[in-house]
Amino acid sequence: MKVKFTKMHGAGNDYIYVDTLRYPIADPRRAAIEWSRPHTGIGSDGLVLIGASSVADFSMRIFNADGSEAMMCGNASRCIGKYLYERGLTDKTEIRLETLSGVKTLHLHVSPQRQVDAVTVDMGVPTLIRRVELGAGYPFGEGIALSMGNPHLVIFVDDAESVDLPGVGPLLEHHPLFPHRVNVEFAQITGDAEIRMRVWERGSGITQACGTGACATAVAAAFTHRSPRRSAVRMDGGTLLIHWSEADGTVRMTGPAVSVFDGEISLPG
Ligand SMILES: N[C@H](CCC[C@H](N)C(=O)O)C(=O)O
Repeated sequence: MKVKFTKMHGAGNDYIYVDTLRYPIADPRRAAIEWSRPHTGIGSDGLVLIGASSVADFSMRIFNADGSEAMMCGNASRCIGKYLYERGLTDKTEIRLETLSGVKTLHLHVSPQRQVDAVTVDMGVPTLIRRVELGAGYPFGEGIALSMGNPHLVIFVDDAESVDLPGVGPLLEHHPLFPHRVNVEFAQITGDAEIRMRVWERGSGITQACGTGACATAVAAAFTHRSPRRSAVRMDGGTLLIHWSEADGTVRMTGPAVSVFDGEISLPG
């Protein structure tokens, strides 16, 4: 059976998107693994399933390239907003999206030509913000851990470019402090409200950007008084604007969403 998909990216963090209202995926874990492969598959950071919801307008599920399912994906949520509006699945410019870490609200920025090139997402309230000691045997002494619905470890460094991501990423992704593994961000303060960040994602490795990771980075920087509560997080694939609201504690993330191509592929097996 052939499945139609759309390849999209948010600041270079690229996923395969399938509308499961039309193309149900029985084994998304296996599909994510096989389709994410660069040479024998489509090539992506993972697989995103768009579906129905009984509590919101639509739902999303996100599977990393290793097949692990995540609670939330910031870059994908913006792309879903673009997908739903531009393909006529909704005419709303404020969309409620059910995720495994609760219902998120997408605010679409629509051009006069009815194109959605940017979206602001209410990412919810960060929780479990804490300083952690990484202990002996690790290349860094401490970091700020927190949850954006999914787990993050933010490590502040003097020079983000010099971090050996392939060398230290896997080690920290599997740190015993995080029984479900963790997404690891390396952050360098580059200005009053500017942060350079590189990421090793749980289940996908190095990605060009991480939406929840950018939120975690901005929150950790504000929490440690390294930056104000509004900041720009510059990653390899692009920059996201983050605001950790003083009023209600919600994190709002604004950034791009790009549709690359449509295709079709056979289900695995
Ligand atoms: N690797 C993440 C899921 C994708 C999150 C990221 N791509 C984003 O944009 O938030 C995890 O396992 O929690």
